[in-house]
Amino acid sequence: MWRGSEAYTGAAALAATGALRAGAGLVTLGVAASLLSLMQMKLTEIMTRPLPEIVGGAIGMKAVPYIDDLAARCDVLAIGPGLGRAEETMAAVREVVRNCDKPLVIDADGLNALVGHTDILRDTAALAVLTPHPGEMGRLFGLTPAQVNQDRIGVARQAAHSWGAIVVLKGAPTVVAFPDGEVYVNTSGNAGMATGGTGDVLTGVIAALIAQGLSSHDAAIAGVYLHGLAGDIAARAGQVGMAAGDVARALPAAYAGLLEE
Ligand SMILES: NC(=O)C1=CN([C@@H]2O[C@H](COP(=O)(O)OP(=O)(O)OC[C@H]3O[C@@H](n4cnc5c(N)ncnc54)[C@H](OP(=O)(O)O)[C@@H]3O)[C@@H](O)[C@H]2O)[C@@H](O)CC1
Ligand SMILES: Nc1ncnc2c1ncn2[C@@H]1O[C@H](COP(=O)(O)OP(=O)(O)O)[C@@H](O)[C@H]1O
Repeated sequence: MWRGSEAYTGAAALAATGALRAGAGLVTLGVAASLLSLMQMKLTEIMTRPLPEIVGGAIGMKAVPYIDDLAARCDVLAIGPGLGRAEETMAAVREVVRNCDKPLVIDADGLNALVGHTDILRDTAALAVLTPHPGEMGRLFGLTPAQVNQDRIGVARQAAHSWGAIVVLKGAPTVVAFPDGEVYVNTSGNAGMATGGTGDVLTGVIAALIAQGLSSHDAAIAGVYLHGLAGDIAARAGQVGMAAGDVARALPAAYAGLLEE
């Protein structure tokens, strides 16, 4: 997992925690060197790896060999939550995606780095799961969030087909689309999940399922459902005031419930 900017340390922590709570054995967070102590204080069970930075906790091209090395030793690489949008960070994301031959999960600013560069997804050896919200999807596709929401299934399908990637278009309901036209509409989840950071948790969940041996195809479908189920369990205490951390904490119960079904 790789993150950067000092403005969004919560996003990285939530993605890493989502991975851990969805069953990942070992999670390593690549983090700008100046933010290392802070992240170590926040996350006891997550391993951290310092990365060279440009400024303000943002990561640039010098970090690429370190991330490539980490990726080579992992089952899956998740990129994006909390990275920030510095120009050099965006270029570094593209270089890592180009170099990667492991399954990828790309979210948030990782998606912003692909605006105008989605051809990379076809060139790389890695099969990518992209998890845009309607704002990110709109930026990638030249649409407004409202236009995306007018035809969620159609837009997700078209994106998956033209990018050669698995597309998880988040929202109510979340749509999972595949390059061959296959499409799933998720049934779990609730409005209490419309709060900052729940999408970051989902990134970790999908990555964790891939790490446990699911194909990217199955991990995208099951991960979205599991994440929504955890949201439904968290909502038993009330949807108002529900927070992303509550969804992450409910993941073990959701996972156990799924195994029983
Ligand atoms: N605790 C932390 O550290 C957290 C840090 N985070 C990190 O913050 C960074 C920036 O990410 P971000 O998603 O906040 O901003 P951005 O990409 O500009 O998107 C906003 C645009 O998209 C639209 N839009 C969004 N959702 C929509 C929807 N459901 N339906 C429709 N439209 C929707 C929205 O539209 P509007 O609401 O304005 O109409 C606006 O246009 C990123 O690194 C992320 O990881 C967050 O994960 C939170 C927790
Ligand atoms: N009404 C709803 N029903 C089901 N799921 C929802 C609802 N509202 C939001 N969600 C889910 O919450 C998550 C929000 O993620 P995202 O938009 O990326 O927010 P953030 O970037 O703040 O984490 C997505 O998985 C989305 O599907």
